[in-house]
Formats: sequence, C-alpha cells, structure tokens
Amino acid sequence: MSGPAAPLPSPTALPADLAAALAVVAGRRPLLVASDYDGVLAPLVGDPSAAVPLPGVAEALSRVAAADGVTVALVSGRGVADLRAVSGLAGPYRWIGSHGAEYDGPLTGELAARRDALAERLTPLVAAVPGARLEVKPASVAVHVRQVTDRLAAVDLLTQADAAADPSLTKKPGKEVLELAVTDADKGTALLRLRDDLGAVATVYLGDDRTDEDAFRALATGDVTVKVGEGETAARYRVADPAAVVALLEALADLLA
Ligand SMILES: O=P(O)(O)OC[C@H]1O[C@H](O[C@H]2O[C@H](CO)[C@@H](O)[C@H](O)[C@H]2O)[C@H](O)[C@@H](O)[C@@H]1O
Repeated sequence: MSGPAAPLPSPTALPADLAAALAVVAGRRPLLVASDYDGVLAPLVGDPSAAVPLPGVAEALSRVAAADGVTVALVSGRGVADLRAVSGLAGPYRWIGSHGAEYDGPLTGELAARRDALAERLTPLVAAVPGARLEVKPASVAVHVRQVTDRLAAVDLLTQADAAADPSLTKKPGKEVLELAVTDADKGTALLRLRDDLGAVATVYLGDDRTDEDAFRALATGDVTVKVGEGETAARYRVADPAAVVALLEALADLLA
C-alpha cells in the first residue's frame, strides 16, 4: 500500500550540503558574509537603474549584520554610490564597488579622465545599435546589450567594444555586458583585503557572474562560496536564483540568532 505522496521540495529549499556548511560557518567568529548584488540580491532586469532587491533581502541582511562578530559586505561591479541608491539598502555594511576598485572611499579624479576618454570612443559604437546602453561608472565603462533585440548586432557590438580596448584596460565580461575597466582591481583581491582587515576566520560569499569567480577562487576550502544560477563555477555550492538567496540569508540569520 502506498503512503501519501512526498511533498515536492520547495524551489527555495537549500541543498543539504549547503545547509550543513552554513551551520558550521555560523559558529565561527569573526565571520564575513559578503554578497554580490545584481543577479543575486536583485533579479536581472533590462534597465540597470531598475534592479531592486527581492522582498526579504533587506531584513535578512540586517538580521545577519546584527549578530555579534559578523560583518556584512556588499561587493559589486557597480560604483558604491550607484549601488547604495539603486538598492536602497542601508545598514552597518561594508561597501565595495567597481569590482573592488572602490574599497575605502571614492576613486581619485585621475582615473575619471581615462574613463571619460574611453566612453567617448565607445559612444558612437553603442549609439549605432538600437537597445544598446552605455553605462559610465567610477572606474569603467560598460556596454550593455540585454535590450538589443537583434542578437547578431549584440554580439557584434561586444566584439567591437572588445577590440576597442587598449592593453591598459581590464576586460570584464558579464551577463549581456562587457565592461572595460581603468584599474585591474577584482572582487577576489578586495575580498581577501577585507577579510584580513577584519581578521575574519571564515567567509560566506554569494555571486552569479564571471567577475564573482575571482572571489570564489580567492577563498579557501573552509569558506562557503555559493554560485547563484547555472554555469561553470569555482564555487563549492550552488542555489538556483535570487529567491533561493533570500532563503539562504534567512537560514543564516536564524543560525546566527
Ligand atoms: O557585481 P554585480 O553587483 O553583479 O554587478 C554587475 C553589473 O550589474 C549590472 O548589470 C547587470 O545587471 C543589470 C540589471 O539587472 C542588467 O541589465 C545587465 O544586463 C547586467 O549585466 C550593472 O549595470 C553593472 O554596472 C554591474 O557591473
């Protein structure tokens, strides 16, 4: 005789190995809990200025940050000012922007001149492709093609932008975007610096994109690295999407309480 059907697993249920790793790391202090923004705390959308955190993110982050000996860091490819404004997040957080180039304050004006010259070179290329968008950031210029409906034109534009980069620039490909940066900062180096500054003995890091792989590779085996979404990764664990990230942060906040 068959019993009642087993309930379907919740789409946001954490994998058992990840839940176990969080339970271990929650007992370590000082603990650094760091997260990427776009595609992790905020679902990807067509307009970068419209990317807002999922419901539940602000509260979960604030609960995690309230735990003794725990520091929450937001680590983004966005400039810090943009990240603060778009996310609306506020709390006792560390803010690392521009893929790690903005670590302890705004960047110097010297970089801005190089960035502006680059933006000037890329402007006509982007203007020629309907739906393409140029984003000028503190230490880079991003060519976005998410809203380009002609996909061949999108690939061609990214190829042209790539070719327009001189060797002094650092290429940062991402989801429907190519960024050309005027510094060689990366999220991994910035995260290690923050970990050392805090004396953290363990780190949790969540990310979804190519630039997050620098952070996943930089961290150690005792750390909890989580890839959000599909694709090859150096992270040890994976969750499906930003909704699962909310569940993860809530579970971590419960463990830390
Ligand atoms: O490091 P992150 O916090 O993940 O930021 C990476 C880039 O995110 C933004 O672009 C991405 O999200 C947009 C909004 O959802 C989307 O339209 C775009 O296609 C994505 O590439 C942001 O605009 C960039 O400045 C960040 O570097």
